[in-house]
Amino acid sequence: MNGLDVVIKKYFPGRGNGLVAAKNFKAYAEIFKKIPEVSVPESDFRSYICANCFVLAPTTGDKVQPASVAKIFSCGKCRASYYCSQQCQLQDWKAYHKRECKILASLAPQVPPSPVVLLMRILKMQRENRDRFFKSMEGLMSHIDERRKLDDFSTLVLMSKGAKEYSRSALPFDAIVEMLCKVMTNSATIPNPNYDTVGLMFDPLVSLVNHSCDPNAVLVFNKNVLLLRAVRPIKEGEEIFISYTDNTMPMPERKKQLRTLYFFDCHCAACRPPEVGSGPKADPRNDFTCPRCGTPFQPYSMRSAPNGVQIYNDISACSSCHYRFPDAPNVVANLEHQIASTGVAEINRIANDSMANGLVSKLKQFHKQGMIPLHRSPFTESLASLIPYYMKYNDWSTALAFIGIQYFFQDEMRTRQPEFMLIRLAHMMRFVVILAYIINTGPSSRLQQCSIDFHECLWGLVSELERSIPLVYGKNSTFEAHVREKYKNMMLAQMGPTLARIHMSSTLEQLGWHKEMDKIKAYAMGFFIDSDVKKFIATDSDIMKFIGTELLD
Ligand SMILES: C[S@@+](CC[C@H](N)C(=O)[O-])C[C@H]1O[C@@H](n2cnc3c(N)ncnc32)[C@H](O)[C@@H]1O
Repeated sequence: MNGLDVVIKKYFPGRGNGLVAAKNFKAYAEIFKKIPEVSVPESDFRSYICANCFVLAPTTGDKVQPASVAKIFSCGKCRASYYCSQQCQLQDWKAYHKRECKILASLAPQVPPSPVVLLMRILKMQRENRDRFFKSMEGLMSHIDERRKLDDFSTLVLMSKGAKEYSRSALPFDAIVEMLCKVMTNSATIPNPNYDTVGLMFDPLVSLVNHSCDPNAVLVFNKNVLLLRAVRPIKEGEEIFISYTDNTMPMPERKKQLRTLYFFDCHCAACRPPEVGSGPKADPRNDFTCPRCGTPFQPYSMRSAPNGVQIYNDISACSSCHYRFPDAPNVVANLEHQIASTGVAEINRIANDSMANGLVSKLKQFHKQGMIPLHRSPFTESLASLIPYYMKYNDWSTALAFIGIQYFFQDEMRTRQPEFMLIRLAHMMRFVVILAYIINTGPSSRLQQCSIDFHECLWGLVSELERSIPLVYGKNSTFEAHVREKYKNMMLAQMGPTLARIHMSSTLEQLGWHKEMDKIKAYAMGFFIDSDVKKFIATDSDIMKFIGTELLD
């Protein structure tokens, strides 16, 4: 399970070392699986996962919990590390906890940030002379020179001081700071099925995988085992890439994140400016659209001013129908400015309905204007904030309208491999919860007019989840078990045995699932554009108008 026989380390000018495939991999094939050298729970999630095997315990986010989730208990001394069994507690005690327990107890109720705990463990391995591990760390990038110039470098110095003190490492301080910089550059977050970051892991082999915004592989976790999986065929000798960011974001946002967190400019095919005349389907993640004819236009053709500053080329009219855009000449800069001022970040701190309503009306206004596609920011981030808000306050009908937009008009369109968009699976689970609550509490009068069979929709979504999860996580993952217990049992209980039996013996086509889901799609569209639900029929051309751009090939 060490992965070394199927990948080869290779140097690539401009991006350093990377991993290439040592054999052909089919789409969806496992490239390798391994337990990372070091992994630690994220401070906020310590009481929700086993610190040794990372099995999930109930989280408080959703109100519906599986019947049999792992029962975890805390270490009696520090009360900061949790375990699912005495065996896990013993293993962790021997491996790390006997040295960390006193430190964690003395800091309680605070817990050091996860990179510090990770570094403490690495320093401990160094004290134990784990030469192989340290050799593999030697050549990794730290970007220490770039980090020194940043305001928050002093925080890294403080964190290194803490780690040195706690681990009693004899390494020179500068070496420890550099090691922390390596941890920051090379560690990966561990998400749970709801896509919360529950842990941080570091593994010198996995660290070698470089980034692409159109990756050929994805990194997933099943408890404490990481799995590198091909998302399309990879030929022997081809470099393996994962995405370090949410690769469904538009290019400037991806670029900004990669520069800030990883200190490089991405030049992958998805980041290169489109060739002149490359046609309207270049990359829907980036495009704005002509409000008159719907032709996408690339806002990111940049040119360098004489002082070296990158500026947008003026885009004043649609290349297809020659409609002059409002606010020309620099329509893109104007739109970016409007996007930045929607106050999307504020929504995370929503205190009342008027803020939520304010954001929704701003989004509707943007949509009416017709230049920003729905699957682009600010729509994506706004819905990500609004949906939990409406769920929290039990406004399930509004939550359904927005999860419908997210599911039908954003997630499906933002990536070439929607089934490998891990956050889409988390969104589907949320969709299931919203449907379950609507079944329990009854639909609003507006929703009643749509005569949707909610049981049907619920059944199909859970079936889709069951089909998608093994594609990504492999068979018998904890994620699959989680869905089976939490969602399937909930669904079966809601349907009762007779209805459940009918559903189990039919395909989704036979049941007419897609037709029912189309009703939710129409409801979501109608809700968003304030159309009369009764009259509203979502034809293909309505949908195209609503989306504002063309689908991916
Ligand atoms: C996790 S490491 C990947 C391994 C790294 N190439 C090495 O030699 O150690 C991340 C760093 O690799 C570099 N990198 C990764 N993907 C890149 C890309 N597509 N283009 C340029 N540099 C990249 C960046 O410097 C980034 O901070």
